[in-house]
Amino acid sequence: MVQLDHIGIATPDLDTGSAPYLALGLSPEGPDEIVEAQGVNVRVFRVGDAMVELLAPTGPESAIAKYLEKNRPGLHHTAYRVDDIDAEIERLKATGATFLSEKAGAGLHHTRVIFLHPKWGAGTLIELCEHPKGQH
Ligand SMILES: CC[C@H](C(=O)O)C(=O)SCCNC(=O)CCNC(=O)[C@H](O)C(C)(C)COP(=O)(O)OP(=O)(O)OC[C@H]1O[C@@H](n2cnc3c(N)ncnc32)[C@H](O)[C@@H]1OP(=O)(O)O
Ligand SMILES: [Co+2]
Repeated sequence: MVQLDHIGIATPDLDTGSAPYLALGLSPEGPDEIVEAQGVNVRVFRVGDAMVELLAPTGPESAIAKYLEKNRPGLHHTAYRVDDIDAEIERLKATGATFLSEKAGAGLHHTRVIFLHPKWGAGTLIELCEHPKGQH
């Protein structure tokens, strides 16, 4: 079953990006985490069973840095939790879905993640993520 896992928000720096969520009464869940594979420094606010995932670039090569060169900060992607990401990739590939990588890679909190092309997502960058068994 697919569930909304998080919404990814691009921000030049985590403190600026955090302001509205703190004002809404949310608080960061755990310490900030750098995910080298994606070149991002991440701060998470849990909202019910989903999360707000703030993403700040760790350097010019980061996908978020490149995004911010062309777009204003704000909503960057939506992510959906799947039970078996490899099976979901094969299922979607059979329907003609276009992925941005061949296989799932390292995401936040020891997840495995993959991204679908924004054109397939009707304009939205969509991420699939699989949490380690028993964690979400
Ligand atoms: C810590 C990991 C964390 C997790 O949840 O575990 C993350 O979520 S990490 C998030 C950051 N990583 C990524 O976004 C990886 C996937 N992204 C990419 O591979 C690129 O950003 C890509 C391919 C989406 C865009 O690459 P690039 O910037 O080099 O290409 P363009 O700027 O030329 O864009 C091509 C085309 O796509 C549209 N686009 C780009 N970014 C987005 C977006 N975030 N949402 C919607 N559409 C997007 C862009 O407008 C271009 O469209 P076109 O019609 O061709 O002008
Ligand atoms: Co994400």
